[in-house]
Amino acid sequence: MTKAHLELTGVEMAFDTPKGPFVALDNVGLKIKKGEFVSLIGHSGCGKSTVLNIVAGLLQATKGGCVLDGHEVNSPGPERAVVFQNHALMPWLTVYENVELAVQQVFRKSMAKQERRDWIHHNLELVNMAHAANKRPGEISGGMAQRVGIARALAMKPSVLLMDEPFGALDALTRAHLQDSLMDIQQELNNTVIMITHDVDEAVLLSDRIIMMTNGPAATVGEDLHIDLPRPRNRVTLADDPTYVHYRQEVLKFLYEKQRKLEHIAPRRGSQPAETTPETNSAQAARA
Ligand SMILES: Nc1ncnc2c1ncn2[C@@H]1O[C@H](COP(=O)(O)OP(=O)(O)OP(=O)(O)O)[C@@H](O)[C@H]1O
Repeated sequence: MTKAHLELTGVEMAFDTPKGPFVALDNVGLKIKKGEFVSLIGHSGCGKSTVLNIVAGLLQATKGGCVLDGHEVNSPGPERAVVFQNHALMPWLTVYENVELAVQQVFRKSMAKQERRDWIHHNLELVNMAHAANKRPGEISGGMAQRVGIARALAMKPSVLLMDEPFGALDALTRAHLQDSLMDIQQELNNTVIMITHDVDEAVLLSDRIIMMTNGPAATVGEDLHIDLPRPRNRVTLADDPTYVHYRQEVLKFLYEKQRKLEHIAPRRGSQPAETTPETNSAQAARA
């Protein structure tokens, strides 16, 4: 068997709270191969960001831990780039300078000045943002800023790309465009990707595996679904593909039958049930 590129073993995460320790994660185990695209899905508050932050080295597990290429992860590192939902660009720097900042941090010693310049442009071109290199974040749209965030992460040549709902705040068309770009880039670079999403279609379309997490507290890996669909993937043709539909249903079943959030389903006094019903719009139901 090939050695795991990234491995989480027996991860427990307990947060100190005024009411005592709150166990968010319990015994989370996960082995990820180099170049795998893995999505984490689960109801709000189940611990997805906590898992990602442990892999990023931003949080230290209470028990167990994360090993990347044989080295224990206990602090952030440039080989694990993080893309957040709100892209977190420096507002006073141009698009070019935002990417430059990351490139300087990683390659100041190993790349000559001109080589760094070309590399920054190459990454902006990858996400179709070279034309806006001299603009500031306030002068570009949310989708464009998110593309810069992705370029900045990729420019660090990370072996692992960690994405926390990277497209969550975008409109549907921009999201679809960025999902397609991400699939192309990942095919080309073979980065390992761990992405948190609430969108079932996004998870099935992009992933090699979908890790479905149980509800917290003490959340863990509930199911590990392998998405065996050939690449490159096309969202239009896949929409009617029986295998795609099957995977989609497996995830929906997990979220809405096996891990149904009871407090969302119980009708509140004097109000309608808050949970979606089978009659509701399927696009709505697909947003966990
Ligand atoms: N620093 C903290 N102190 C106390 N509790 C925390 C802390 N960080 C997270 N938690 C709790 O741990 C649980 C998991 O949080 P986490 O943010 O990982 O969930 P999530 O699945 O990413 O949620 P969402 O989908 O809403 O972003 C939640 O109950 C949260 O309230």
